[in-house]
Amino acid sequence: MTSINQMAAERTDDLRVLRMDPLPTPHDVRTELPLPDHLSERVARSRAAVQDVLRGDDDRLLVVVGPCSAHDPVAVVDYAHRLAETARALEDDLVVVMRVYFEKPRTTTGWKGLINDPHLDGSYDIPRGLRLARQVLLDVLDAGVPAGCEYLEATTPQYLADTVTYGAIGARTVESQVHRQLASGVSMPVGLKNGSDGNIQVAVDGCVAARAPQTFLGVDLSGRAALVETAGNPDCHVILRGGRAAPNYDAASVAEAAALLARAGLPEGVVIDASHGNSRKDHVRQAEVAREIGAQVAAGSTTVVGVMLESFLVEGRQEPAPSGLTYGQSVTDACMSWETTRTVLTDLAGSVRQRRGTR
Ligand SMILES: O=C[C@H](O)[C@H](O)COP(=O)(O)O
Ligand SMILES: C=C(OP(=O)(O)O)C(=O)O
Repeated sequence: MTSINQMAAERTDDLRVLRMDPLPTPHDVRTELPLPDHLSERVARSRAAVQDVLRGDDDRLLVVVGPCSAHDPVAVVDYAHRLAETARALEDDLVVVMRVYFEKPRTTTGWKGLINDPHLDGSYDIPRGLRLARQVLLDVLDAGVPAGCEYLEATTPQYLADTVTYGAIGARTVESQVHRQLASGVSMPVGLKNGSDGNIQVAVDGCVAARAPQTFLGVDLSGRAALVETAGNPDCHVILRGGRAAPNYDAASVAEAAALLARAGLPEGVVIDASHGNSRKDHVRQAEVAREIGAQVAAGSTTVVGVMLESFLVEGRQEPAPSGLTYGQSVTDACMSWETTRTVLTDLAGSVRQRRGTR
């Protein structure tokens, strides 16, 4: 590439690129860290269970719960073991997927997650981050709980997606064609969040685009640029996460979302995120929001098909740092403690049983 540049009279590119190193290919990373048969069966089974809930063929509630970001593999897998035990106890009422988020979209700047900066020190060891992320997903699955990830970089699904049960497109990227195309091709259900300003229509539009077949530029497993043609993803749905000005977990907002979905010819089921704009990032408020969502379910709402919760071992948050961190506490948004989470999950399971009684 440099030689092409040198032939030009005036250098016109790479004026601001300081570094460009090749990464291991998706094939390399998948070969080093293969998904064993017993875990691929777990992924397939859990995806089918989530699909059934989204399609109204299973009356349980989907719960996507776990840390805002996975910064410490040991604490994440510790959490996964605890969650697996609780999920088994509540499996008649809840389909539990653990949030295992490695890519953080930032409002401006900040730590962008374990893949981007696995040592949390600005060294941006992305090859290590990709391997670590895949290892964590395998360990979480092995602990007995399926995983959900937000997709941010267009190339990361090739490294990880075979291990993932639930995907999310965030509020900052839901209007991006690149992310909608990505959602149209991945093999698991994908939730698209309303915009960070609270606009629900952009998430509905995202679902329409991601449910449609798409053709676009991507990379293949060998890392080569590739023409990608997708079939469209019928399990794309809206996640209500509130907005800067107001929350949208209340029954009126849920009805508004259902009406927008119906107008677009889409199923009316929505997942509600109890965190972010719905809790104003206050983890104490998040448990209250979850209770109010549970009340809608208990009263018979079938539009609410799932809940998202931000939870870790220790409540609150801390600033990211390479060392000296409190074990099991979030380095991005504030999370509920494990103890509070167990209570919230038990209460949500009770709401599902009450909903059955209303039918
Ligand atoms: O979920 C995490 C955060 O809400 C998201 O990454 C944005 O965070 P920021 O506003 O602190 O950058
Ligand atoms: C970044 C997230 O949420 P949102 O896109 O709703 O801000 C998240 O769920 O981690």
